[in-house]
Amino acid sequence: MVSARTLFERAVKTHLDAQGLLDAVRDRLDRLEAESTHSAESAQQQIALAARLERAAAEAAPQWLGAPWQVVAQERFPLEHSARPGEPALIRVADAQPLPGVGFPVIVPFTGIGHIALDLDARDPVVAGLLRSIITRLVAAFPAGQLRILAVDGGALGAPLAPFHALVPAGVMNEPVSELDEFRELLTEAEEQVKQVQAGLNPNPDVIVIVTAALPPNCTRSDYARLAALAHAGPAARVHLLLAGYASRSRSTWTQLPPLERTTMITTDPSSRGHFRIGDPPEESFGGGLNAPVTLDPAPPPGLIDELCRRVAAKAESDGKLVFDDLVPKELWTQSSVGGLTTLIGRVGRGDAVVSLDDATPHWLVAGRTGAGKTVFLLDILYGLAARYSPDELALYLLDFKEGVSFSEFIPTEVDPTWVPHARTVGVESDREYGLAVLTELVREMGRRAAAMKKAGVTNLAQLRSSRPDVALPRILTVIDEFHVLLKGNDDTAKRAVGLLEEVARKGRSYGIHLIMASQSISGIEALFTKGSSVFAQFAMRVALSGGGNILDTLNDAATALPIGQVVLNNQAGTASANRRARFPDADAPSLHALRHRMWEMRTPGSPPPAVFIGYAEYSVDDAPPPPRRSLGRRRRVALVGRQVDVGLSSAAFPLDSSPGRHLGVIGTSLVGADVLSSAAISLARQHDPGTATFHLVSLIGPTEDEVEGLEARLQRNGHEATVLRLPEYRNLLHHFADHPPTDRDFANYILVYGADAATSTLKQKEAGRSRTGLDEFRTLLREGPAGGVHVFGWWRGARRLSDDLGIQGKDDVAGIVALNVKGNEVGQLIGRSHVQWQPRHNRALLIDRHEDREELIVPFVSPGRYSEEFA
Ligand SMILES: Nc1ncnc2c1ncn2[C@@H]1O[C@H](COP(=O)(O)OP(=O)(O)OP(=O)(O)O)[C@@H](O)[C@H]1O
Repeated sequence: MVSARTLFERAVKTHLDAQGLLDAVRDRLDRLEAESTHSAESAQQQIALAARLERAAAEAAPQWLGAPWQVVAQERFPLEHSARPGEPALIRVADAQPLPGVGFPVIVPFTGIGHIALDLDARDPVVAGLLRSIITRLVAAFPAGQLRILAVDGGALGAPLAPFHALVPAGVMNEPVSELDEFRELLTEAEEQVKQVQAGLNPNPDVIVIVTAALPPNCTRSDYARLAALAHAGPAARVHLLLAGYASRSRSTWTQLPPLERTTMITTDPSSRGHFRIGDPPEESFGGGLNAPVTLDPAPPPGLIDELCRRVAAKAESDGKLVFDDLVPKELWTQSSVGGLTTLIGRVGRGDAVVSLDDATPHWLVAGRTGAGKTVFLLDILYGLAARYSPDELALYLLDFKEGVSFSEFIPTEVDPTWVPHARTVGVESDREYGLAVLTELVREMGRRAAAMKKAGVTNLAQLRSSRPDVALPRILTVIDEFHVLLKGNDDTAKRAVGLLEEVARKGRSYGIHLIMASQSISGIEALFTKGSSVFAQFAMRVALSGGGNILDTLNDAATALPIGQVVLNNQAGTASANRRARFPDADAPSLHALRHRMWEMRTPGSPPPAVFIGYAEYSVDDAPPPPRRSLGRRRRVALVGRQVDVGLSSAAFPLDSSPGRHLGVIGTSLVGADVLSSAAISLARQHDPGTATFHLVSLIGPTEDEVEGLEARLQRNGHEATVLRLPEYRNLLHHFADHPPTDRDFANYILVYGADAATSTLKQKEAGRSRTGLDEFRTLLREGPAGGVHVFGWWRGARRLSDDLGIQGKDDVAGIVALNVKGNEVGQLIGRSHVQWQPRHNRALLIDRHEDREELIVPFVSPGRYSEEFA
């Protein structure tokens, strides 16, 4: 390949040749005039000189770069052939015709070397023609996708650049901007490339050419200074200027424009109308430019521009197309996460867009308006990481607060039982409390890792990993999508969330725990900023999709109008100079499916699927995981009533022991109350050998009769004693226990009362021959029963009804409460507390254990189809 230096020298020599030949032509002309003869010999010499100049120009500016348009039209030169990014190129700009019949092309150094500027703007049709000519030559000469034209038309009303419109959708050229602030944005974009290259961050950038048909009116001294700075530093970063209208405006308060370095100036020739003068090329002086007036190169024929633009646009689009598989390494799970996590997200220019979660950028903020491609971006990142790191190196906690399917690609479903083996916990349409649970779990894990480091006498994760090669210590990446839901409002949940986030964000990096928080909502980002500005500051890495500019600096508007599939990556908390504009591919379903299956096949046999929390899912006691160990004890049985909203969704349990009041009251009109009682019974039955418990199933209301009878049959099938009782038998049962208080704790009596409030008026009545009412006996049983193995599970359809049944003296005698559709203040009155955080919601309940001073949000167990029945 010809070196840049050689080419440049050759170009300069061509110029010098031209100058020399011009002088020779002049000499010859003088002599011919003196001799007053026009010999055939002199005509031939002139033709020979012109031919030599043509040849020299054709070598220095070959094919598209330098051939006259009629030759281009005939020859059909190949595209993308004559220029390479980073290599110097000369380009034809004019024809000099010092004598009639003696002309030569004027070529000047441009890309790879310097710039071109004209004093007239493109309102002059001759200048417009030259701009079109130069743009056409560039677009045809450079490989597709490696040249970008930043077009400005601050006064020529769009016409000069209009023929190139087909290049806009392909990303080769922007829609020409006309306003001053838009022009400044383009300058910023070019300046960013210069900074990136200078910082060594982009060794192989695209060629950028800023083309102005006219500068916007009211450009200030500082705008011109920016152009001058680009003229100085641009070429080394492949940034070039093609400026029409670079002349001082007479009415301006300042007249002297800053000189543009490395620029060939083309100015109007005051002495010859319609002609121009070509100044000295960069870094060479011929003593005031080319010593001949020139005619500017005309625009190519319109058909040629159209066809070229169509072909180039199609090529740029197909070459630039990224697919998901481009992000996936050939071999999976080969990387170590000791130093951090790194993956490929797409392309910056033609280079790879590589992103990391490491000490420098441990946490990320991602923002973009809805539909901007945030879900796809997160899938690209997560699958890209999962493909590089094994589950021993990377664990994923995924949390999504919105209605949608963002993370369903990670969990087993009915149609596809595979999962991504890195996923430990996945929350879909999560509750805010589930968010707190995940953050709490992260804080606990940090505590465990801190303790392990202390024990091993090491100070960082890498050392801990090498001191304990037997233990997997993966980096944990937690992704919280639509995090603003977690922070909304000013309640306890929001406050706790900010506190936990602060802790994880501050300390996570030391323990290999990373956060990616994503939001589409400006108010969410603002909430984070105002409620936890110190949290915000921990997120050095900002990823802005279209409309997500609010996570960048206020003056950084790079994300205002990004197309789908592009992001601004900024690893310096949004400072404009750190913007990297990257393209990322769509995460198409077949590719995700194929990769998930590959990874699933590679998982350690027997490794568990992720703990999945699906906000809208119904859970049944039949699939209940074991209760948390803390609730079990020697001789303590537990009634399971639902799932806790925690990581792993453990069973929500109410432990039974001999203390007075170990009973459970379910309150609310919802029929879920019946299901909670049945679930308690079924779970207790599992903990008893046949013959060690009796289930008294008191059925007092119509709608749940069938369910109670079904439960009776089921318990009996499992070998337990179970009987359905109606009101009179229930009253007799109370008499029985009043007369024969049970004393054998090893034999349990469970009394389940469906619609307990329906018995109140009957139980209140005095009966002949009995000194106490049924209600009195009931109250005594609540107090004394647990010591003899009797526990009551009642479903009251209102909080007041339960408190009436308990009476003032016995108000504490039901220690467990499951609140369904009752208001928080009613629950508060029942348990004697002014402040209970409870808003009734679908598919949720509040479990209170007054003895253990515990309140937890649960998903109550229901019988299948319960909710569709309720809404029918
Ligand atoms: N890089 C890309 N290339 C092509 N299409 C894309 C790309 N990224 C996203 N899309 C398409 O854009 C649409 C919106 O993407 P996505 O669902 O990721 O948006 P979102 O920001 O998560 O939206 P929402 O918040 O409303 O769910 C989808 O149809 C997706 O296929």
